[in-house]
Formats: sequence, structure tokens, C-alpha cells
Amino acid sequence: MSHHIVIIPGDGIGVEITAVARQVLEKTAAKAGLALTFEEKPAGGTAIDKMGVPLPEETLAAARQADAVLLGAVGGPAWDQVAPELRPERAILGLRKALGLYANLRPVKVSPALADYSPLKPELVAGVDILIVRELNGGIYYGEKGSEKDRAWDTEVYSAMEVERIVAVACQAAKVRRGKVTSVDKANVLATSRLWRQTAGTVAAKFTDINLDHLYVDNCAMQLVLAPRQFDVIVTSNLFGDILSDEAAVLTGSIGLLPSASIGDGTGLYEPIHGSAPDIAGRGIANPIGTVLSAAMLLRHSLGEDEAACRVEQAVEAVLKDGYRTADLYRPGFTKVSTMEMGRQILDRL
Ligand SMILES: NC(=O)C1=CN([C@@H]2O[C@H](COP(=O)(O)OP(=O)(O)OC[C@H]3O[C@@H](n4cnc5c(N)ncnc54)[C@H](O)[C@@H]3O)[C@@H](O)[C@H]2O)C=CC1
Ligand SMILES: CC(C)CC(=O)C(=O)O
Ligand SMILES: [Mg+2]
Repeated sequence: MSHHIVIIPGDGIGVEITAVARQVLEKTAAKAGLALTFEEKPAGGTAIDKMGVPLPEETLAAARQADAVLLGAVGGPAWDQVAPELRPERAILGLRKALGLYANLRPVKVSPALADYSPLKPELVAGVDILIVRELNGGIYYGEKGSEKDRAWDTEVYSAMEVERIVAVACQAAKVRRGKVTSVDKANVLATSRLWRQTAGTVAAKFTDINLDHLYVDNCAMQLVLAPRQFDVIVTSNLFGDILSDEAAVLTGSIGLLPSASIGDGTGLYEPIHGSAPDIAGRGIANPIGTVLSAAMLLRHSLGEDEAACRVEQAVEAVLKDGYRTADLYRPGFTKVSTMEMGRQILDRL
């Protein structure tokens, strides 16, 4: 059976890192006897320039029909002045909403080869293995917003149903991990968080062998750098999950390493957690590993190819163990490689 993958390179380093991930998917497919077809579609700033909108209808239609979507990143200073509803980032929000992708899985794993790459002490981060489950279809990113000359507002709305389904995803994930779910909110201040906390308790109680606790987001931000190994699965809102996952990336050594899977009702969408990194775009130095590991998640979650996914993950681990480093992770004594060379090293180990 053939699977159809839509690739949306987007802007900035998105183009460079998706090129590597595509090669990895092609070689993995060839090795595993999988038939994959690919189609590239525009979104983000590139689409604004070409077609006047961040998320062209043809891109959305292709994403809907695909078996999975792999996305680089969108945005950049070139589009900072466009109207808010036309910003490149609207493409991501639009895709996530249109495809009903309410669950964003962001694994944060410290590679044994990189245990001393975090600015935190190695004994704190070694063995860290956290899954951040971020609600992705609601909250303040999608609430009513507005602005006047000297006043602006964004609103956060969550329904019990939206909280129930994301907490259920977190509990399911925890069942095959270490059984611990930390629900993160700001229930001492926010009404949405009080609903969140109460609903999380009700949902988790229906799962056997799940240990649920609650943390305020400010404390969670601190605990992540003080004692990260206490966490197994973290479940939280769209905004808090966005922020906490960038923070958690610091534990691994570089944000360029972290993948994500967005799943829900429609086609799964796979993207690294970082943005388009305009500060390094076009120089061939971006770390493609977050996107390659997103491709592994695509194989696992959308195509059901767990073995192939593991092979990609093992190849990445082997490359790191063998001392290859892109600029974000480079230290004297290791082998500095470009984005494409890192890709070739991964391909060699598949
Ligand atoms: N999913 C998406 O498409 C996202 C898009 N953005 C957009 O990206 C643009 C840049 O946003 P920033 O706040 O600068 O965040 P960013 O994540 O693009 O970059 C933050 C820092 O991390 C570095 N970095 C990120 N990915 C890297 C990689 N693969 N290898 C090596 N270094 C890497 C960058 O060089 C930069 O110093 C903005 O327009 C923003 O709106 C931001 C986050 C997510
Ligand atoms: C660009 C935003 C819409 C999203 C973001 O920062 C993220 O999903 O990590
Ligand atoms: Mg983000």
C-alpha cells in the first residue's frame, strides 16, 4: 500500500531541514519496502509572497487528502509588518484547526551522547524523558481577540470536552510510560484553569494505574530546570505547552533536536518544535534532527510503522554517539557538520 506525504517546507530553515527529513523518509521507506509518495506545498511567508495568503486553499486540500503532513517552520522578519490575520504563523494555526489536531505530543528526551550539553548540571538532566502533551485546538491562541488604539485583548476559552480529550490522550500515553501525569495550569488565578484542573481529575480517575498531580505553571517552569526527572507526562494548555516545551528543550542541549506530532481528527502533522530561525537561515547550519525525529513520529503515528520509526531514532542516536554535531551543539574535539552532512550521516546509519 502506498502512503502519500505532503511536505510543507515553509520559511527560513524550514526549507533546509525538511529536505533532510525527506531523504530520511525516502531511504527508510526503501529499506522497509514501504511505498511513499511526496508532494511539496507552500505555506507561511513564502505562500504570502507567491499567492497572497499564508495558507493557500490548495495546500489545505492537499493536507486533508494526505496520509501525513511534514512541516518545517513558518515566519520571519520579512513578514513582520503584514496584517495580523495574514501573518505566516496563521498557516500553522489554520492547519492545526482545519485538521482537528487537538493533541500536540512533544517528547523531550536527553540523548546519552548529550547528557552534558545542557547548561544545567549533567546529573540533573541525564535520563530525562518527558512527554509534553499540549492542547492544540483551543485556548488563547484561538480565542476572540481585538485591538483599539490603546487597548488590546485576547481571550482564553476552554470547554470541558476540550480538556477531557487532551487529558485522556495524556493518560493513555502515561499508561505505556511511567504512569505519572502532571497537569499544569494557573488555577489560582484563571477560570479556564479551574475547569481544567477539575476536569483533569475526573478524567484521570477513570484510568487505572495513573498517578495525577497538579502544578501551577510558574512552579512547573521552575521545576523543569530544578528537578526535571520528576516528570513523566505533562499535560497543559496551548499557550503554557508552547512556552514550557521551548524551556524543556534546554535540557536536551538544543531546541533543534526536538520533534512533535500533532494528532486528532484529521491528517497527522509533524514538525520540529522550533521556528524558522531567521538568524541562521540560508547558511546550511541548522540542526535537522528535530525534523528527522518528527519524520520518525510520522512513521509511527500516521503510518503505523513503529519498526521503521525506531530505525530512524537509532540512526540519529548513533550519529550523535559518533560525535557529529551541527553548529548549535559543536564543541572542539567533535566533528562539525552542516545540515546536509548531518543528513548524510543519518542516512549512512539507516
Ligand atoms: N511552528 C512554527 O512554524 C513556528 C514559527 N515560529 C516563527 O519563527 C520565527 C523565528 O522565531 P524565534 O522566536 O526566533 O524562534 P526559533 O525557534 O525560530 O529560534 C529560536 C533560537 O533557536 C535557534 N534554533 C531554532 N531552531 C534551530 C535548529 N534547528 N538548529 C539550530 N538552531 C535553531 C535559532 O537560531 C534561534 O537562535 C518567528 O517568525 C516565529 O513566529 C516560531 C515558533 C514556531
Ligand atoms: C508559531 C506559533 C503559532 C506556534 C508555536 O510557537 C509552536 O507551536 O511552537
Ligand atoms: Mg513555540
